[in-house]
Amino acid sequence: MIDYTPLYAGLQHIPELRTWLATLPHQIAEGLSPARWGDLPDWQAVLEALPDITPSSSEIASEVRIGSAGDITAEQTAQLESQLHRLHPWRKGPWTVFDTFIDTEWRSDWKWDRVAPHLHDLNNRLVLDVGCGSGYHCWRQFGAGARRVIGIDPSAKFVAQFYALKKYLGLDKPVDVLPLGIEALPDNLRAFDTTLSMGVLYHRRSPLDHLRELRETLRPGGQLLLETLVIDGGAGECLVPEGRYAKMRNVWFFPSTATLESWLRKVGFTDVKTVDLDRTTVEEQRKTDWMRFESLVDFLDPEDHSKTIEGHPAPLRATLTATAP
Ligand SMILES: Nc1ncnc2c1ncn2[C@@H]1O[C@H](C[S@+](CC[C@H]([NH3+])C(=O)[O-])CC(=O)[O-])[C@@H](O)[C@H]1O
Repeated sequence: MIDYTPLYAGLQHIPELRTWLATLPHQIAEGLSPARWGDLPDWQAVLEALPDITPSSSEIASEVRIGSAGDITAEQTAQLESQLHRLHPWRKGPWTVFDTFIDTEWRSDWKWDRVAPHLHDLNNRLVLDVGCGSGYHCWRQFGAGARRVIGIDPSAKFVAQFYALKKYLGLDKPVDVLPLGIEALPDNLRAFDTTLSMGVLYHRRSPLDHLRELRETLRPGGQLLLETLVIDGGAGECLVPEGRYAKMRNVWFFPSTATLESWLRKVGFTDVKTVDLDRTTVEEQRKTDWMRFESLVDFLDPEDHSKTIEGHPAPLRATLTATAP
């Protein structure tokens, strides 16, 4: 469905990643297997039916904007929109694609504006984005100068969304999204200059193992940027909801920032800092034409937005940075 040969050719030139090539094609085939994803043939059909259009120019540094309205006919716009809608729900963005604005559930650009000032200069860096979804932030990382960006996400639909848009952003660009979870990465890669894990830790049953796996992706001195849901509270405090949190089932640990900082130090990171704290608003995460399911407003107590519908503290997201040993 997706041609990863340019990625494989690129990885040949990165000694720390070259050995991964022995297993990676097989892992990708498994991650995109129709046995696992029954709708995969539909997504493949979308990728094949997208109209061929060459954008006059694109922007990825300040936003993601592909081409302009003048590059496309009305008929092609209709074709493009109907195909992209078949990849619903579009969660992370927004994306301007010629004459079409993909108004995603999340204003991922707002998150980028919060985290980007805390990243070491990405110029010429090798970057890993763990749990990157459809790769919105991968493009922004590349726009900030990264030499290559690898995003990983186990959801094949998000991978299909990424390659639908990469068709127009440039199939030759060293930015890829692989259909893998972090547990699929080889141990002790020690390859990346910068690793980001945003919105993933609370989905991991063993958060300290997640932090250790993140550490192992980084070269000594490399930077981790970790963003996750936290609670207000002191050292040692952590919420482990017995049932759902904001209607999400697969959630485990919501530490205080002091607890999270201590976990990072415990697995060997240094220079651990909490650099941002932000309460998610219903303006940042909401239902749109491109994401028609429930969204944050439906996950909060209708009488009191400081609580989730289950009575837990409403989503508070912390960004931390740390250096790998
Ligand atoms: N084991 C795993 N390994 C890697 N990814 C995983 C795993 N399990 C789930 N995911 C993926 O992690 C992503 C979490 S969303 C954050 C997106 C982006 N980072 C954002 O910050 O906007 C959460 C949010 O909405 O904040 C999803 O795309 C999952 O498929």
